[in-house]
Amino acid sequence: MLSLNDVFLTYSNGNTSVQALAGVNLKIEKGKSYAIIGPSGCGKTSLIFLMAGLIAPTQGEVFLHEMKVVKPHRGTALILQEYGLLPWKTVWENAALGLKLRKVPEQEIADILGQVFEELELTECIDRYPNQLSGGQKQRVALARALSLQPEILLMDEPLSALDALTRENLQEVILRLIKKHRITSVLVTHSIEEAVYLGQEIIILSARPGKISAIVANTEQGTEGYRHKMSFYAKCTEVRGLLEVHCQSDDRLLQKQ
Ligand SMILES: Nc1ncnc2c1ncn2[C@@H]1O[C@H](COP(=O)(O)OP(=O)(O)OP(=O)(O)O)[C@@H](O)[C@H]1O
Repeated sequence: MLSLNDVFLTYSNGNTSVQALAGVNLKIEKGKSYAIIGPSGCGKTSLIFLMAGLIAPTQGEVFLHEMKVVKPHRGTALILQEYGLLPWKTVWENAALGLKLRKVPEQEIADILGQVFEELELTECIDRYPNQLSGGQKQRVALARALSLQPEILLMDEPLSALDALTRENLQEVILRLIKKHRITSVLVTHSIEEAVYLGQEIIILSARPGKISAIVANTEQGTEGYRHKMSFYAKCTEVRGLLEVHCQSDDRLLQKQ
């Protein structure tokens, strides 16, 4: 459904240029969940921004349902690490932003948000401002805003990396439950091997910059009951770690034992 065909990306600023991606070919299939992992600066955010239609490739093409992606698409929602909440708006107003931009009637917004807030256990926070929320709650609001748009594809760029370990695991469960329930295709960028293995049915490993796909690891047990505590989960983490060590030796963050 979403495909990148021989995509190259170079950023040019005056006299300097940085080649971020070189020859990326990728197919994102409907209903599947993907995790992208690779060394710092290898082009992961660039790749997700290309999928979102926020930037254009220097060479090659991005297609969604066989239509060339040249701008953000209604069926795609993006969640970032920094939550993207407006500090002067309440939780409810922040979550409603996307729907208001689409001129959805007030009653419909209330119905949609009511349900999403219940799913995300945010109902008691609706009148608070972002500075009155924990990091985990802020990311739930960002998730509520994205889900309220009923996206086909949820793109996430390190959404949980600012959170403490337990909040992070808790939100991984929330994301897993919601993408399964709503059958959303998802693409997650992460620096955490465990998170990639927990949330990605396929784990895409990028090489050091300029980023190219080094390997795609099938993770067939992803999403099964209690996966985080199974031996097969640890074995898959070890497999991914081994591939990262081969392809991404320059990155200290990934080589630390997590
Ligand atoms: N607007 C820009 N202008 C110039 N160079 C850029 C720009 N945006 C990103 N880059 C460079 O392109 C490369 C890829 O950046 P990108 O943010 O996609 O990598 P990343 O894998 O997401 O990094 P990290 O893991 O550190 O978040 C990096 O070297 C970065 O410095």
